[in-house]
Order: sequence, then C-alpha cells, then structure tokens
Amino acid sequence: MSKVTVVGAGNVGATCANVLVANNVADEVVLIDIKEGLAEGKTMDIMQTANLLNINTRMTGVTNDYSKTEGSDVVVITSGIPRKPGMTREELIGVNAGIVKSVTDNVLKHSPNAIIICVSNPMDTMTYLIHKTSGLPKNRIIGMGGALDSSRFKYFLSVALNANPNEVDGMVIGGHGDTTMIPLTRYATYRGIPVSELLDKATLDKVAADTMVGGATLTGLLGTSAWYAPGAASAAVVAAVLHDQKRVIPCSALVEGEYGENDICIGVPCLLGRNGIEKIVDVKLNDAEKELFAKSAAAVRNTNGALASSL
Ligand SMILES: NC(=O)C1=CN([C@@H]2O[C@H](COP(=O)(O)OP(=O)(O)OC[C@H]3O[C@@H](n4cnc5c(N)ncnc54)[C@H](O)[C@@H]3O)[C@@H](O)[C@H]2O)C=CC1
Ligand SMILES: O=C([O-])CC(=O)C(=O)O
Repeated sequence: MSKVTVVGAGNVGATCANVLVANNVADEVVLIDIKEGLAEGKTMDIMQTANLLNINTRMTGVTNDYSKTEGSDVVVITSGIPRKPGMTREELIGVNAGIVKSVTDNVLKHSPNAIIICVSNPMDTMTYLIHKTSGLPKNRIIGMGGALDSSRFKYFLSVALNANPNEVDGMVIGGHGDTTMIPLTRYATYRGIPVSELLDKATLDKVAADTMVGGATLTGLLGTSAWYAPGAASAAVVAAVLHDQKRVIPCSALVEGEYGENDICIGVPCLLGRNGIEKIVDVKLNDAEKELFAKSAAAVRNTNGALASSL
C-alpha cells in the first residue's frame, strides 16, 4: 500500500495529484487544503475521470483534516501563495514561510516516516526551513525545482533544434530563481550529440536565458505562475522516490561540502530512490560554471537570511 499526500489543492497541487492519479503512481492519494471544499471538489472532478482514464488509485479530498493523511509515504507541499507578474519568487517568503512551517508540523504528526517534497516558493529557502525546523534527516527532504527547470531547458532546446523533446537531455542546477539557475549547456545533448555541435553560441545563450526566466515568462502570460509542468515535475519526483527508480534528477538538497557549499539547500543532481535523496551526484564543473554556482549559492544564502524575520 503506497500513500501520497499533496498539501495545497490549488493549481500546482491539484495538477500534481491529477498526474499521480491518472498514472496510477500510488495506491492512495490524499489532497488537502485549508480552503473549505476546494480539495473535495478537485478530488471529485479528478475521480470523475477514473472510468475514462482507467484510474485505479483511490483519492480523498479533505479540508485541513490531517488525520486523513496518516501514514503517508511521500508528502508534497504546494501550499502557499504564488507570485504575480512583476514579482520575484523571493518576495513570497513573508507569507509562505509560516505556511510551510505549520504544514510540515501537521504532516509529520501523522506521517513521521514520510519523505517530504517541497514545492512552495521561494523553494530553496522553504526546503532549508524544513531542514531547520523538522529535525528530519537530510535524505528525506527534497526541494522540487530542478526537475521543472531541466524540463523547460529541454523544451527550449528541442524548439531550437526542431527536435522531439524526448530526444534531448540536459540539466539545470543552482537556485530555483530567475537569476540563480544554471542551465548546464556544456553537458546538454541531442541523441548523445553535444548541442554545442548543433547550435551556435547565440542560440544556446538564448535557450539558457529563456530557461532561467521560464517561470517569470509564464507568470506574465497567465497572470499567476505556471502549473502543468510544475505539477508534472512534482509527480515525477514522487514516482522516482515511491518506485525506487534510482533516477538522477536535479533537486534542492542540503549540501555539506558538495559543490563547495555548506548549510544551504540548492539544486544539485540527486540520485532518487525509496530513501529519498540517496546520493548527490558529482558532476565536474569548469571554472566558469563553478563561479556561477558560487554566486547562485550566495544569493540563496542571502534569501535564507530573511527567514528569521518571516516566521
Ligand atoms: N518549485 C517550483 O518549481 C514551483 C513552485 N510553485 C509554488 O507553489 C506554490 C503554489 O502555487 P499554486 O498552486 O499556483 O498556488 P494556488 O494559489 O493555486 O494554490 C495554493 C493553495 O495553497 C492553499 N493553502 C494556503 N495555505 C494553506 C495551508 N496552511 N494549508 C493548506 N493549504 C494552504 C491555498 O488555499 C491554495 O489553494 C506557490 O508558492 C508557487 O510559487 C509554483 C510552480 C513551480
Ligand atoms: O515562476 C514561479 O513563480 C513559479 C515557479 O517556481 C516556476 O514556474 O518555475
């Protein structure tokens, strides 16, 4: 019996739950929100696709009743406000820190062995907050950002290459922020061929820049931040953990010397399995990439500094 709780039945949480259920990733999914009736309504709507999509997962929607989340193997935290056009993710810290802290406390009362996937923004800082306040071992706290950013990177590369996105590989590490992401263009490939052999520098620079502001671009177009790819990326991380897939996916992890940094959560390639983050994979960076990583880490550390006054 596998059980996943998704906290926050808004755009990202409901999409994540829908992808989990539509793909029969878990035996049971619980969707929970503070807003009366929202999780129940989204659950009813999703489960009315069961006979259309051959869904066998059981799904429950509840308003703030954590007893229903009892014994979850994985919990995805999406509760909190999203940004509006013109805002940065970092501006959300004041409201979201309190929400993420109280949700984590409630979740762990009923699922003390759960692996937590943090989605709420500013994600690296919210993941760090969970580390600082929950007492959980570092392998059980995963920040979801790099899975999404890498998928966007592959999308923009596929458009530039006029190729199938499934035939493109690439990774984004560093912070999950408009200026802190690091698309690793040097390691990106199309069917094993380095993209630098197929696209000129100006095109590759534009792909990297579009990736970094991918979330801001969609926020401008939609009036609130994106949800289809964020929900699907969160579900992919859940599946990697629940099914012990041993996939390497960039996630925000507590670093203790890896990539030259300490005491922050930041996007690094993580081997994901049933124990959560089973290993941080060491990808060799050149001097320019190392410098970008150090700058990214400094920016994430700076945002973490605002945590104390936000709680
Ligand atoms: N890490 C990532 O890659 C991404 C992160 N995000 C972040 O995810 C968060 C959610 O985004 P959306 O789903 O678009 O927002 P939304 O506004 O559609 O949904 C958020 C939900 O959280 C609920 N909520 C608020 N406080 C709560 C509490 N204490 N307990 C339970 N539920 C509570 C609200 O009622 C609302 O339904 C935002 O902080 C956003 O910035 C969004 C996309 C990608
Ligand atoms: O852009 C935002 O604020 C939401 C998010 O993290 C993303 O879509 O990457």
